[in-house]
Amino acid sequence: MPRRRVSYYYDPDVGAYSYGLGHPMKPLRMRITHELLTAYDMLEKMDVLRAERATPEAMTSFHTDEYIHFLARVTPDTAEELTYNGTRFLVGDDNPAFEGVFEFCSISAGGTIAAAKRITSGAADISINWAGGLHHAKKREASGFCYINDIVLGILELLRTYPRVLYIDIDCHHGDGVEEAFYTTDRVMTCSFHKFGEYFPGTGTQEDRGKGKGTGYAINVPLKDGLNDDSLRSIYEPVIARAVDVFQPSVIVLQCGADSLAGDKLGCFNVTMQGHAHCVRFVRDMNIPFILLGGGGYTVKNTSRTWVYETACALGIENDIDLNLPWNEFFDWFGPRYRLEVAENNMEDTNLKDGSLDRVREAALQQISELQ
Ligand SMILES: CN1CC(C(=O)N[C@@H](CCCCCC(O)(O)c2ccon2)c2nc(-c3ccccc3F)c[nH]2)C1
Ligand SMILES: [Ca+2]
Ligand SMILES: [Zn+2]
Repeated sequence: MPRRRVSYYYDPDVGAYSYGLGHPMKPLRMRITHELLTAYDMLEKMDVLRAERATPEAMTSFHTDEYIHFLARVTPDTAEELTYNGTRFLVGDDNPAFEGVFEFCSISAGGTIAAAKRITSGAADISINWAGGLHHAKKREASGFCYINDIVLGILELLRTYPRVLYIDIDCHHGDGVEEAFYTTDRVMTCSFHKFGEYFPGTGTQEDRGKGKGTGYAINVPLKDGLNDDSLRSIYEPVIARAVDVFQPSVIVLQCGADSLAGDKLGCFNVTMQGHAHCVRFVRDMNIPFILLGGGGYTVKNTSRTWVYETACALGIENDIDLNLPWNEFFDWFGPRYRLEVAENNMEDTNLKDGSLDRVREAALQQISELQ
């Protein structure tokens, strides 16, 4: 197994931000991941970097000036007034104006922009930013716990050097913000696997394929409850292989949202850590430079376990690490087995009923083939 040059972005402040009581998004998970990577002695195998925080100017290469000007100044006390009673910029309970929200976003976006620059400079084969992957953020407003779309900003950075970027999204939710941003171009192929049907954000049907020059370059793989490892692999591998073969991307961006794992608080799939990580290994083994990003993931202990294991996959050492967790500051989070594993449960895989998985796979493969 060739060893790859891995750059890992982390800001020690990121774990201190909170979306507020009762909110499922926990920035602490990035700190737990970092402590576990430290305990596994993985940091010494990577370039560990702290990115410059993204400036408001950098953010306006995608977002509107008005939205960024708002986000840079909103506080819990001024939110009601500045959002016109929750009707603009931050809508609903999903996207609170929490303390330090703009700093949190500048750390997340700064990491992904730096990760992209690290790849285009040729200094790394793989860049990692577990604080990134906030795929729902829109040009002029927050959505689904995402305020600044670091992924769009990172892909715009990659497009300054590369002709074609493949975006893959294995978060349980549809990567709508990224798909929308690149919907009319053939330079970015977006490919999202997600639960579709009575589930946020509601978009991501297979009928949505792109527009104008972008027609055919938005791939949607809508899935049902209970998706297991075999089902995921049986659709992910052929679709990604065909996408890479036809589109010939210069670089890949992989959003590794961990809410597609079995037992996730907001998710509805039955994928194990091994099944989730196989998606990373499949991209790794293509020997195309890529960026690994975070995303959703609400059962925090399993999110951290999986991102640690996927970091090991990037390093090519996943077969050498001890699955008995090393002592770390958050050790008691991992009881009672204290293992590096996320097991499946007994959910039925409803994707296997009436051949829907086969039809979805065929439609996606046909769509990609038509681009040739
Ligand atoms: C008005 N309707 C209610 C809204 C709605 O159902 N929103 C989804 C949002 C789920 C966001 C998922 C984010 C993500 O995992 O995809 C992600 C986050 C970062 O990168 N990716 C949701 N909010 C919650 C939620 C929000 C606040 C408090 C408790 C909750 F359960 C759960 N699921 C719409
Ligand atoms: Ca997805
Ligand atoms: Zn999600």
